Amino acid sequence: MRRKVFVAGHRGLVGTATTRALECASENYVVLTRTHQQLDLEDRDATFEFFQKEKPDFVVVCAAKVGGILANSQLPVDFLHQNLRIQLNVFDAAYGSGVKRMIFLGSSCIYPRDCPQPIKEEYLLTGPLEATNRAYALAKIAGVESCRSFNKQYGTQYLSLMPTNMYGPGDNYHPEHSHVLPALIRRLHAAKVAEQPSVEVWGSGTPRREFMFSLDLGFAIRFLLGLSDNVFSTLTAAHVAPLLNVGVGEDITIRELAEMIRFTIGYEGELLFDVSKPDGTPRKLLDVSRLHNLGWKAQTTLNVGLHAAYEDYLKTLDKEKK
Ligand SMILES: NC(=O)C1=CN([C@@H]2O[C@H](COP(=O)(O)OP(=O)(O)OC[C@H]3O[C@@H](n4cnc5c(N)ncnc54)[C@H](OP(=O)(O)O)[C@@H]3O)[C@@H](O)[C@H]2O)C=CC1
Ligand SMILES: C[C@H]1O[C@H](OP(=O)(O)OP(=O)(O)OC[C@H]2O[C@@H](n3cnc4c(=O)[nH]c(N)nc43)[C@H](O)[C@@H]2O)[C@@H](O)[C@@H](O)C1=O
Repeated sequence: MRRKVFVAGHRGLVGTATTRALECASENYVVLTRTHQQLDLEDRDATFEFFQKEKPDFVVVCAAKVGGILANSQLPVDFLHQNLRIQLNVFDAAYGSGVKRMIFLGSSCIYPRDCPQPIKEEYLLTGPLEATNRAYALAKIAGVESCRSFNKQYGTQYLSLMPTNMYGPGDNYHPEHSHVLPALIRRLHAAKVAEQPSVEVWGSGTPRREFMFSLDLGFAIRFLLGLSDNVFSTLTAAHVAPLLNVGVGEDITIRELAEMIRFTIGYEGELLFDVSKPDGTPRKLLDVSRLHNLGWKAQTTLNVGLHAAYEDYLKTLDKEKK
């Protein structure tokens, strides 16, 4: 039987990848989508009406207010309230329309700031949060708690994935509000074209991050949705924390990332580190052994993924010119 899967936020980075992965298995899944304009998930009545009419079997919640370190520090109300509203509406409407299996996107940045490394799922809520994304983290932690509570009270199969920093086709290349990888692709490309002698990189360059290609996350989501009830329910049973880390298992410094991007783009100028900008969490490397034990591993190396991401950026520029 083909399952009807609502991918909320299908035009974003993770939603694009999830939709592509599910569409590669069209014998098993029919993908249901709505743009933000067609369905504002902050609108409770519209969200309920949509779920009652469409009655999806599965839901993947990729719709969220998302941004890099600066956007998170400058717009905490937006990150807290928009995400809480989307989550409350989607969880209630999904449960109300009989959705049994849901994948909610959490994030590695919602673990305590100074966690032991690599970060295991059980470290959630064991220490203070990183100040730059505290509001966003609290909204996401509420989403994780919604999964746990629905599973406990109603026997649903709602699972929170905890992905590491993502990048890939359809990324947000905003000069200030994006994440580091698309921001540096944009800035280094512009510097190459303008033959600038140097480029600014925020912070000290010493924080470590783990980067995963978005299509790998899309395939991880497809893998998880394809698990049997027996296996999936071990991840969402009433007595377990419904969390699963998704990452590549290796991290690099921001300086190393900037050097790799410089090489990918072919920019020969200097990198200047602006320490007046925040570093954020010093390190957030995920322990991905639970996911590996289920039988899934990321496939794309950072080097290969960076070339694909740069190609995507060049296509985005071409589209902007037309
Ligand atoms: N990017 C990353 O590095 C990571 C992301 N995640 C998580 O993955 C999920 C997806 O992130 P990502 O793909 O990067 O985010 P994007 O910003 O790329 O995409 C978010 C999508 O959600 C849509 N959206 C936002 N608000 C609403 C709304 N009220 N109603 C309907 N649609 C809405 C956006 O539409 P529009 O653009 O039209 O507003 C957009 O299509 C998030 O939960 C995020 O926390 C987790 C770890 C890392
Ligand atoms: C995915 C995750 O993303 C955010 O957390 P973050 O990992 O700190 O994300 P970031 O990609 O913005 O920065 C990573 C590092 O890189 C440095 N850095 C250098 N130069 C640029 C730069 O030009 N832009 C940005 N954004 N960062 C830069 C920057 O100073 C920092 O040290 C959270 O909001 C959180 O909510 C979340 O979900």
